[in-house]
Amino acid sequence: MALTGVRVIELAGLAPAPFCGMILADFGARVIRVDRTKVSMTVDTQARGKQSVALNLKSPKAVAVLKRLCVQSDVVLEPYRKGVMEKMGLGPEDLLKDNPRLIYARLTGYGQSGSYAKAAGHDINYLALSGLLSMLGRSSEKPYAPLNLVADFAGGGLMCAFGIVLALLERSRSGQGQIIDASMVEGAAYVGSFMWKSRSLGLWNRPRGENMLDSGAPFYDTYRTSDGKYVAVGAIEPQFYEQLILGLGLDDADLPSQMSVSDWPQLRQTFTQVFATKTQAEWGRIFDGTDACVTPVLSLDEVLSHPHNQARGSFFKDSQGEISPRPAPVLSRSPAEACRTRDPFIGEHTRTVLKEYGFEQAQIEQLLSDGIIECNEAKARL
Ligand SMILES: C[C@H](CCC[C@H](C)C(=O)SCCNC(=O)CCNC(=O)[C@H](O)C(C)(C)COP(=O)(O)OP(=O)(O)OC[C@H]1O[C@@H](n2cnc3c(N)ncnc32)[C@H](O)[C@@H]1OP(=O)(O)O)[C@H]1CC[C@H]2[C@@H]3[C@H](O)C[C@@H]4C[C@H](O)CC[C@]4(C)[C@H]3C[C@H](O)[C@]12C
Repeated sequence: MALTGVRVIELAGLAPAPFCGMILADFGARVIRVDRTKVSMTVDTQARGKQSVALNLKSPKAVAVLKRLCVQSDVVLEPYRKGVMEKMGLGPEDLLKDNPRLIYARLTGYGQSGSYAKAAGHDINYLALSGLLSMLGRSSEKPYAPLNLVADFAGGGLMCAFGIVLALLERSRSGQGQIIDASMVEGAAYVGSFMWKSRSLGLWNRPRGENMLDSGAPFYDTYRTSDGKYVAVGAIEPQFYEQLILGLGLDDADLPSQMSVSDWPQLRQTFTQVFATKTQAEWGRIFDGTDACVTPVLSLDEVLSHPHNQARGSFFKDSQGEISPRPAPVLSRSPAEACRTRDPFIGEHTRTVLKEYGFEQAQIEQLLSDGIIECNEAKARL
């Protein structure tokens, strides 16, 4: 796989960093997650393919252990607010001194500088500061965050993984590591560059929820079907819109013009009434195979059995019977291979990893008895 041989130390975080680590593991990297000790359960639900080492980093001896792991690794990924790693003696200066080839990825909400750098926050806060949240929401409703997708994952974990791969590529020429300052505010905004760069097209010059792509246009929206499900309509171009009208059994001559914005509410009402007359499956039989840009709104469970997704293997069930999207994108010669066995227990691989990284048995036992590390391989055998 593309990242085979790359060794990553992921410090356990909440959601963005675990997603970044999962991406790297899916594409072949060896990802060792450093967990806290005395923690009963992990919140990392994106842990497939990772190993877990449990270290009490409040102890200088554990900091020394982590430093040794980082000397022999390519990437360290830290999910804490600004200054936390430095406080533990694990800042970039500490680690890059011992390993100048190390790629030090810092995934935060607000970045390593600025007045918010040390503030707590979550996806919605970063999305708000990015400017994008102000554009999300239906007309006359308050802005809403689309799950924690945009800042945590698109602008956070994924953007950080992108930065790590860029730094790995650059290191192949320079031989040097570097620091990645991945701010979720900036990552989210960068993902949303189109919103700024398309303003000249007049795409966003109306209030929130009244523009073509923000639920204002009736031909770019969702509609409830007679069985209580929904379909998504994205018939933007006139030639596709024409097929939508045909499929709905309407006559274009009886309708206002597609781009007559003042008539959009009336057009939406007409579409709402017509879509409510048939089930989602019935509309699928009418629109599948056409360019009307109409698709079923599938649930997280329904995606697995949809013929298109099935034909591509876009989703899979792991050994625990859990559905997951397959890694994207698909590389023709070195595709990702998502691990399908269970996630690691906290500390399951502490002993194995420390042995591999050169710690003697006696050292490991001493660290264990001093409470510096936790070894839970036994749990894995239960
Ligand atoms: C995980 C579910 C989904 C969450 C998504 C949510 C919407 C997000 O946006 S996540 C993104 C959060 N932001 C960032 O990641 C940006 C960068 N990080 C930060 O800004 C901060 O880390 C922080 C604000 C996220 C958290 O701040 P905090 O003060 O807690 O920590 P830091 O300042 O960063 O310092 C870290 C400290 O930890 C020490 N440390 C680190 N490693 C070790 C170690 N190995 N050993 C010892 N010590 C270690 C380090 O030294 C620092 O210590 P100091 O502070 O002393 O310096 C979640 C959605 C719902 C959640 C569940 C719900 O809330 C109920 C339960 C609540 C319960 O309290 C926890 C379990 C829950 C089940 C909870 C679980 C999950 O959080 C959820 C499922």
